[in-house]
Amino acid sequence: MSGLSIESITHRWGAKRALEDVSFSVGRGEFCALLGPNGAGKSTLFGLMTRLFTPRAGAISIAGHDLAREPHGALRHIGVVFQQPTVDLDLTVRRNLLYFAALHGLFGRRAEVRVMAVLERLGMAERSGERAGALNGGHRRRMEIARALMHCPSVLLLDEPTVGLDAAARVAIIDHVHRLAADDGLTVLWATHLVDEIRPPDRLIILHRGRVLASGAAGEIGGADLSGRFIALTGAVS
Ligand SMILES: Nc1ncnc2c1ncn2[C@@H]1O[C@H](COP(=O)(O)OP(=O)(O)OP(=O)(O)O)[C@@H](O)[C@H]1O
Repeated sequence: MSGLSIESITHRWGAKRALEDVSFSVGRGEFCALLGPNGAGKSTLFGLMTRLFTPRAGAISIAGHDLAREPHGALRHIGVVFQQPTVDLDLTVRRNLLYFAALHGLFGRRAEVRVMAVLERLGMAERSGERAGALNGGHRRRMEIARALMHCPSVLLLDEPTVGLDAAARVAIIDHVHRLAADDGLTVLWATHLVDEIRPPDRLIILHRGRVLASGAAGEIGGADLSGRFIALTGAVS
C-alpha cells in the first residue's frame, strides 16, 4: 500500500493508556483528519509514526515499508510538521530550506531548484528572500510545510499545524494542503481538535482517550452537524 497504515497500535505511558488497539489506513491522495480533544492520543501517535518511540504492540507501515523492520525505508517517505514551530528566525526562508535540503543530501543547483519548487507549491516563492522572523504566523507555517516536502515524501503528517493562527491564515493553509493531496497524490494526516477544519469529503478518524470512536467520510459521520456529533461522541466542546 502506498499510503499510511496503522494496525492495532497500543501504547501506555506508565499505567496510563494513551492508545488502545488503534487501526486505520489512509490511501494515496487522501486528506485524513485525525480529530480528538486534548489528551486523545494524537501526539503520542505522531511520536510513534515518526519513531520518536516504538509501540509496545501493533504495526505501522509507510509507503509499504514496515516502520519497525525497515525504519529507513519508511522514514524517508514521511514529511512532518510538528505542533511547535521549528524555524530559524534569523535566516531567510530560502536559507532555512537550503539547510534542510543539505540534511537530505541535496546541494547546489538541485537544492535551489527544489527550494523554489516547494515554495511555489505553497504560494511562498516571492517571500524566499525574506527573513523568517519577519513573516506572519501563517506564512511561517507555510514555509514549514514547504520544508517538510523538500525530500519528496509521499506521506505528510501535520500535528495541529494551525494552532495560534487567525481564521484567514488557517483557511489558506487548509486549502494548500488539500491541493497537495488532490493534485500531487500526497497522503495527508492532519491532527486537529478543531471541527471547522474538516470538510465533508475528507476522511475522518475521531480519537478519544486513545480509542478510535469513528472512521469514514466526515460528511457521513457528521451529517449536517459534525460539531454536534463530535461533542456527542466525546463530550468535548471544540
Ligand atoms: N511523555 C508522556 N509521559 C506521560 N504521559 C504522557 C506523555 N505524553 C502524553 N501523555 C499522556 O498521554 C495521553 C495522550 O496525550 P497526547 O499528548 O498524545 O494527546 P493529544 O491528543 O496530542 O493532546 P493535545 O491536543 O493536548 O496535544 C494524555 O493523557 C497525556 O497526559
